[in-house]
Amino acid sequence: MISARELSKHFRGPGGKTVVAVSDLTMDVAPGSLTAFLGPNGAGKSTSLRMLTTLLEPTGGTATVCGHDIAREPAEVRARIGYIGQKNGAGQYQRVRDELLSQGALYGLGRAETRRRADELVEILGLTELVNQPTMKLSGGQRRRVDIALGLIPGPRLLFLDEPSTGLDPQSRAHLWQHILELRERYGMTLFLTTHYLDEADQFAERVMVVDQGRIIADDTAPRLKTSFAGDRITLTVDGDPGGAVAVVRRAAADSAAADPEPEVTPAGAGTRIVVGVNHGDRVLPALLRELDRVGHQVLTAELARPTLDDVFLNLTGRSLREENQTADGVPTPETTHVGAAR
Ligand SMILES: Nc1ncnc2c1ncn2[C@@H]1O[C@H](COP(=O)(O)OP(=O)(O)OP(=O)(O)O)[C@@H](O)[C@H]1O
Repeated sequence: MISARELSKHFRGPGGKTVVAVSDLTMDVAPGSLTAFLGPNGAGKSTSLRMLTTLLEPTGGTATVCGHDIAREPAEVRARIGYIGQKNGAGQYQRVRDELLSQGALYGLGRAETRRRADELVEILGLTELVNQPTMKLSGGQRRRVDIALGLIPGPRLLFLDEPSTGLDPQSRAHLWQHILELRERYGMTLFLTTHYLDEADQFAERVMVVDQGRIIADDTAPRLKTSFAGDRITLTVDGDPGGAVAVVRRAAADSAAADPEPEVTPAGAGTRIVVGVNHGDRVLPALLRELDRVGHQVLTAELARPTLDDVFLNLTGRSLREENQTADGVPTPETTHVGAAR
């Protein structure tokens, strides 16, 4: 559906300096998939999307989208895709329904076909009560849904969404996602979206491409990224002399092929806290507790933390994506609440 080879984009920045917004973007995206482009502000996500949607000419490299070359056949590409940018596309004064009908006319759809499609989208996107409202009177979440309906009027096979839920409150975000997933189910569309919300990428995308400073630095399913780039973490507090317990923990971590099996040992109240990174913590922890019990160490508390996509980003870049977003937006990203969730 998308095939990009060494796509790059350079801009002239302040003082004539070259800004490398995207560097050597190479990827293949399968039909029907939901891919998230995850990265901090300024990572190059929007620029990549704007090149793939033919809105921006690449500095180098090639790409085909829906089987057509973005540079040589932009009209063919545009006829097959939908693109929902960061800024609201919906006008201010038109009513929602008129806006949708104008969009159909713009794409050359017949009146009957446009009406059928508008009615269907209004229903799926929960806009029925709002069709006679001018878009300027809608909330942020409602406007975003109108934007999505506008993007879907021509019936694209591939939909690009640039940060669909940025700026929405958690409830509106959840609502929007419910609609996006329903649309996908109904039309079997391929979805390619950018986000800097870790939880969205983790929960909804089948494939997560982590982008930083214009490059893809990791590309896999969220569970595999977490296993490959950030292990589980076990925290125990033990009573009495911790020497023997630390040795048992070190051995268990080494047996799990942990990248760093050396435990961190710190005093914790009357006991000692032992923290270690392991692989397959769900299996290691019970065996570890049994072994500590067998050799006579009293464990006061035990905790297993599964990694988040933020841990992945931290391990890959040495920086926290959550903190980066907080600095850039002034708004903290929501907590990652779906860590290790089964899919
Ligand atoms: N028209 C432009 N002229 C100069 N520099 C630009 C232009 N557009 C983007 N950039 C720069 O390119 C880099 C990538 O920007 P881009 O908007 O693609 O990032 P992003 O990952 O989408 O960020 P955000 O999450 O904030 O939307 C940034 O350093 C940005 O300042």
